[in-house]
Amino acid sequence: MEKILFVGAGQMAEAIIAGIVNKRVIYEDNVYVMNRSDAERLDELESRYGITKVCEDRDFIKKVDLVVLATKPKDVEKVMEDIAPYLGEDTTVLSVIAGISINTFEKGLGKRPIARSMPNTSATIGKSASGIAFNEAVSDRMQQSILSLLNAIGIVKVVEEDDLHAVTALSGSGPAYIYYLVEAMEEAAVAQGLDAVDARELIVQTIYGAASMLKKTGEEPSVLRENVTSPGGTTAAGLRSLEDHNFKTIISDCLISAENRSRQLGSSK
Ligand SMILES: NC(=O)C1=CN([C@@H]2O[C@H](COP(=O)(O)OP(=O)(O)OC[C@H]3O[C@@H](n4cnc5c(N)ncnc54)[C@H](O)[C@@H]3O)[C@@H](O)[C@H]2O)C=CC1
Ligand SMILES: O=C(O)[C@@H]1CCC=N1
Repeated sequence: MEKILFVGAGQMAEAIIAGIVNKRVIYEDNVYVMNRSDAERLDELESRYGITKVCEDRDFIKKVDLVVLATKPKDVEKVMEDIAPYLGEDTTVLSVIAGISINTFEKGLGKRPIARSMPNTSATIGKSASGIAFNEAVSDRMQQSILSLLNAIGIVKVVEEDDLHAVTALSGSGPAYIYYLVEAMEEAAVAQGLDAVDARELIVQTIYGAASMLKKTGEEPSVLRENVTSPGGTTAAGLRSLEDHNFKTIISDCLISAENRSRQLGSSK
């Protein structure tokens, strides 16, 4: 793949650009970005990553191999109108937009190679957990190129398109749940008398250590949990409180709500 153009220059576009440029999967000279109106934001990305902004020159879209759509779902109709006349016949489109189906893109952009993915913001540091589905027009070669882009920003799972709603709920939104957990743990620890800075460091290291244990040992989470839990000890007391508050139901409701919202975003288009 030679040239990539990002349409939409927000959080997610920057996370992916940072990941692929820092890992050198593609030279920054071959990465382009455009957005609706915010020239300052394009300048910022240009100077931060050495990529190139594309302002009014829509004809430039014809010259790229891959267009990455990274706008909000509500802007998708307008974006498709804006870019459709300028896409080359074989230009592949990769969406990172939550909820919007491949079928919607085929309707708005014509039958062409389309990939629909769901990365997360940890792409910034090469630690995204992404899902992706392709339509049948994406060549094996282009699939490999796109998978290597997503592998450069973390891990990627190829899934059935319908499962991308569940992936969005799980790993697309997932970082926010973990950050919320950190906020809750920190507030509670400070209320118990710990210094906020110490508490933050202890929490971050605890989450990092637990995630690394899961990854490095390959052990079941239930086994690792039991290893921490002495009979009649502190962990058992803490876990009992989580169970009393229906922790698993809370998590299940959280994922179902997010999945439903992803489906709604798609069906309102
Ligand atoms: N933020 C996240 O954690 C994740 C977001 N996503 C998806 O990524 C997409 C973007 O999200 P964010 O980066 O957070 O949003 P954002 O609001 O930070 O960025 C959206 C960008 O799109 C631009 N834009 C709007 N209309 C446009 C148009 N017609 N032409 C060109 N550019 C246009 C805006 O100027 C802005 O730069 C969303 O669809 C979201 O579902 C996916 C995975 C994770
Ligand atoms: O909240 C959202 O809609 C997007 C999709 C996944 C993460 N952020």
